Amino acid sequence: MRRYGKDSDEDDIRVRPGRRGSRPRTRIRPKHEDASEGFVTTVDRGRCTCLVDGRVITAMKARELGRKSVVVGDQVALVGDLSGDEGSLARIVRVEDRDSVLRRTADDDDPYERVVVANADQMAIVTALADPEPRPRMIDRCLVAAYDSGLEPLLVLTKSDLAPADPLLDVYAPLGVPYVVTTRDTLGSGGADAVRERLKDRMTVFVGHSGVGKTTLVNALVPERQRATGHVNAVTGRGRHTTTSVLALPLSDGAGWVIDTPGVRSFGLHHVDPGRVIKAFPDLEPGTEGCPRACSHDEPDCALDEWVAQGQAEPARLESLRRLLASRERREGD
Ligand SMILES: Nc1nc2c(ncn2[C@@H]2O[C@H](COP(=O)(O)OP(=O)(O)OP(=O)(O)O)[C@@H](O)[C@H]2O)c(=O)[nH]1
Ligand SMILES: [Zn+2]
Repeated sequence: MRRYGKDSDEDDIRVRPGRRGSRPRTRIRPKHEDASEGFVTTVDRGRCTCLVDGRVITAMKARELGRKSVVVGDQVALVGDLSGDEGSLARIVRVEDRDSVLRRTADDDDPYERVVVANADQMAIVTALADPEPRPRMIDRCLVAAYDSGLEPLLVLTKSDLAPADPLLDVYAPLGVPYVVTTRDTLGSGGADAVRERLKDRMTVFVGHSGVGKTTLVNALVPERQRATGHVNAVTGRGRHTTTSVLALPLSDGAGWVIDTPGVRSFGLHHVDPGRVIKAFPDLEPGTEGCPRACSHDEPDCALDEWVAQGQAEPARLESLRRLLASRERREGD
């Protein structure tokens, strides 16, 4: 047994060559049975903030993880200094299997799609009813990303003091997306409860473009967060300098997580398979059996037209499905 430096966790075992000459080395993965479980709340320039037994600690990826990414929402195993003391640094030696991943579009000069959040189970799509005007196409793209990732969508319609919610709700009624309607002036006095109720025991990613009132809403849901500006926050370990990265915030009653995604403006959808999106349409899915192979579900031979003509599903459902699938095409302004 040979060790490669004190930072290495990989014991490299050389297996005695067999009759046919050298056999490949067997890498024994360390078990790290003494590792502690943690939950990643932020990642900032390679430093991860993790919650371990209620302590906020800073950690970095162990070399053995190679290129595997560690993202907000990950459940990880940690070793090393887990004291959380000033200047202490632990090592993440394992990333547990993820229940879900949400990807965003890469920056223009970056050919890869990046995982933004792991293990979320709900996506709150925050849209103002006015100022700025709702952007249904943006909502559609968020819905596609949610369905593709297996997250349940929730529409959060803000600024209801400025415009009624009905016209927008009518558009989304065929999809059966749950929704809550909010207004700033009541958020502090019970108005946030309807939202909180939806977040209970869930890990919810909040998405929404600039100006829709997402910050106002998240601050009402997680009042501790406001203290994060100015000095390092005791709950999140985050200081003012990192206000543009994804951040998991615990709801004050300990039941659920809010994941804020500042700066995440759009999602990478070109990898999205219609076959996965249609899983969110159990009334339409069986109708695709008669479809040609790799059907886009928006072509002349698509069997869904016949399925709907037979009365097996509502025409509005098929229309909504097709609108969502079409929103995958990137357009200016997305
Ligand atoms: N009329 C009205 N204004 C609101 C409401 N909610 C938020 N606002 C205002 O809308 C503006 C934008 O709110 P923010 O919470 O900063 O919005 P945001 O989505 O976080 O936007 P960025 O900070 O730009 O990402 C602020 O001036 C808020 O006071 C509301 O319910 N009604
Ligand atoms: Zn089809």
